[in-house]
Amino acid sequence: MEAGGAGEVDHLAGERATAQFDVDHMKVAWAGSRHAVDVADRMARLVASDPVFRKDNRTMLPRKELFKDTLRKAAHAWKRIVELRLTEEEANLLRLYVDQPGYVDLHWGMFVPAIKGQGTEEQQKKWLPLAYKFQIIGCYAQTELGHGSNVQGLETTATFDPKTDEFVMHSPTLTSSKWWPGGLGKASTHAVVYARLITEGKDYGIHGFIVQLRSLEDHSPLPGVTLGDIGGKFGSGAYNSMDNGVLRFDHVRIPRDQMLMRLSQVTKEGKYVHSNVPKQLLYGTMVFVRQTIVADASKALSRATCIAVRYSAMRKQFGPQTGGPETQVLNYKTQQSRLFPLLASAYAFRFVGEWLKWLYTDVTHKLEAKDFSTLQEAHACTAGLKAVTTSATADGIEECRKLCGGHGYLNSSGLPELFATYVPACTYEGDNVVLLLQVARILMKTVSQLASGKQPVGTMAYMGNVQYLMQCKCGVNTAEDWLSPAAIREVFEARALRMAVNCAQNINRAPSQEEGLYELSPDLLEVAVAHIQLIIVTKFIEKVEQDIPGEGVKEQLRNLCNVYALYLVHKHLGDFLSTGCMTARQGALANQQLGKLYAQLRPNAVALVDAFNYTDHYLGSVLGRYDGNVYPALYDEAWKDPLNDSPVPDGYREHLRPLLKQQLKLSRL
Ligand SMILES: CC/C=C\C/C=C\C/C=C\C/C=C\C=C\C(=O)SCCNC(=O)CCNC(=O)[C@H](O)C(C)(C)COP(=O)(O)OP(=O)(O)OC[C@H]1O[C@@H](n2cnc3c(N)ncnc32)[C@H](O)[C@@H]1OP(=O)(O)O
Ligand SMILES: Cc1cc2nc3c(=O)[nH]c(=O)nc-3n(C[C@H](O)[C@H](O)[C@H](O)COP(=O)(O)OP(=O)(O)OC[C@H]3O[C@@H](n4cnc5c(N)ncnc54)[C@H](O)[C@@H]3O)c2cc1C
Repeated sequence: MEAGGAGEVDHLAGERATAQFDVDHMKVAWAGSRHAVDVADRMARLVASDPVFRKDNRTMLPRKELFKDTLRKAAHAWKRIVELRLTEEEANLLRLYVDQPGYVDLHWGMFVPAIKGQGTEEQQKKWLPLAYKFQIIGCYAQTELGHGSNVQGLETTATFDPKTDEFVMHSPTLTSSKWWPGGLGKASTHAVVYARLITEGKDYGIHGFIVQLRSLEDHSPLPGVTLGDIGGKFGSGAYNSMDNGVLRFDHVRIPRDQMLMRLSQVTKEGKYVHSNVPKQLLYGTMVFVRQTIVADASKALSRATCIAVRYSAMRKQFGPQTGGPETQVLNYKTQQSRLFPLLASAYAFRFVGEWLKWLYTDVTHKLEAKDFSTLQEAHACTAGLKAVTTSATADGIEECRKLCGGHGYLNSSGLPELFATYVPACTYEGDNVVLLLQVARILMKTVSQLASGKQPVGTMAYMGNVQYLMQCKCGVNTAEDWLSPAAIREVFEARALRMAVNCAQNINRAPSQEEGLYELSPDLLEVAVAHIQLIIVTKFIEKVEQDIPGEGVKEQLRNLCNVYALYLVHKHLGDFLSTGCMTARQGALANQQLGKLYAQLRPNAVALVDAFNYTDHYLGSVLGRYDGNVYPALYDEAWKDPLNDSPVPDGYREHLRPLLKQQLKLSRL
């Protein structure tokens, strides 16, 4: 059943009637524009109405069948994209709503962007049309068995042979085996492979190469190429639809022009030439994908909260001591204090993701004009926001599972699979700890430059206000004072800066900078988190300050923004107190205000998740059904399990019957 379909009984109608805002306009605020709502709606319904895209049986499929099902869906999606002449925007949305991780994600999400970002115009002309028409399938082969985070430590070699004008790709050790790339195991014909470039006997470090892996005739691995899947992964269904792979090269030769040569080149004679650009541009594809991962965090968290809010509104437990109907669990203050901050976070991540997309586009234009000044800002924001939003989302999905009680643990709730599919986001595209340490290093550098009068820019500009922020006192006197965006912004800025400065001072006391960074790395993580949370809060405040049409929409977003900010104050109160940014009393007032905000949010909760405009197909959850008619659906779903195919289970004759007979004999003794 789909959102708002005709002829349904809406068990959540009462909840929808209490909304104090125009849901249709909130859909626009969430999606970004009326056009975005319409096109997403069209694509979601197209997928939901196509039986090939059915996914309710996914967690019951053995891996081989699941993988074949993924191939079938990908091929069918492509067929529909071509038949319907979908635009790039429509095609991306269609793939999103198919909602099954597979090789196409890496083909479009990493292989194509790597060639676009690191290939010369000539290379793009040659390879992109093949990729766009799916005449080749590509993946992104960077991580190895021995090294993932430490990219400079990769071991695969690409040694130039001037005699044949070729590179020789080789995996010299077991640990140099490529390990993890999605789509590599079974589907890809090509890969962008990252390897150490060796020419004229010198190692020039990591570079990208386009390598054909499989025959375009019969898909068998090419000579010298060993390929396979790395095995089953966490959870049922989930990321097991993806063929994460292993790859080894035994002296495989590729033409010289398959080195991605936009940033550096090797001449026919074997001379290495590096263009006058920062080396870090090699990491450009990762920066691009980290930015998309932030947008995806809001999608995953909004799905989980949509399920938990709708279910909490229909689920009833206990009741007043005086008798009468049982209480909707959503009315319990504890349920609200666990769930509403997650709902607010989903909105916060949506808006910061929107801003990050803008930043990424802006930086890309600057890079094209050879202005590299904002590269560090792009790295810090994408790395930090990727880390903070994915960690909070993974934790949030698990919390939503618990918020749904026992039924949340059933696969049919959709939450176990959502969690299992989502949780590797904390690891891929950069382990979150490793990424936060990158942010912290940049913050430490910025603090050290303050003394020389260098003014920080972009999201670090607030650090330039060091004199004021190091000594300012929070002016909050009443709970309502916490509704002031200026007050919120100031305490978040003061907390982030004071933590950074304190940490920098502690590092300076260490025998060396390196030792200090090493010893204080747990503190550095917290410094980075404080800075990134400031960015999220600031971008939410800025969003709410914009013109937002629709009755009550702005008010709801303001509430959500305040919930997000004050929830963080409550959660990290230790930071705010220990840095002297506020008093314990002000902390208590923040919590008091938070309780009031939850009460204001309560009548709007179901409508706020309706604004995500998700179909029941995309949600994939019996508990999150739009109509709230959960119990019959749960009951029906149970009977679909293959274990219920027969009333007497397989194995009864061999293992249950003899046992039961033996007990019978014993009892007769
Ligand atoms: C699939 C896509 C489709 C849709 C997306 C949606 C969902 C995703 C779905 C599935 C996931 C599928 C695929 C997953 C793919 C992968 O995981 S690919 C592999 C990703 N690997 C990593 O992320 C590795 C993490 N490691 C690194 O990034 C780096 O090695 C490092 C940790 C940053 C350290 O690098 P290095 O040792 O070289 O650097 P430092 O010495 O620490 O720093 C040197 C200077 O460079 C600056 N720097 C570092 N990185 C960047 C960057 N990316 N951009 C710009 N600048 C960078 C750093 O700040 C230092 O600067 P300096 O101090 O001024 O010298
Ligand atoms: C589902 C999935 C899909 C993937 N897809 C791809 C793909 O398509 N292509 C590809 O190339 N790769 C892919 N990867 C690999 C992924 O990018 C790496 O796993 C990731 O970058 C983490 O690296 P690692 O595995 O080496 O972790 P490690 O670095 O070994 O991390 C292990 C632990 O060490 C800690 N640690 C590491 N370094 C430091 C440090 N300097 N300071 C403090 N702590 C540290 C980490 O925090 C972590 O706790 C994928 C991974 C997964 C799980």
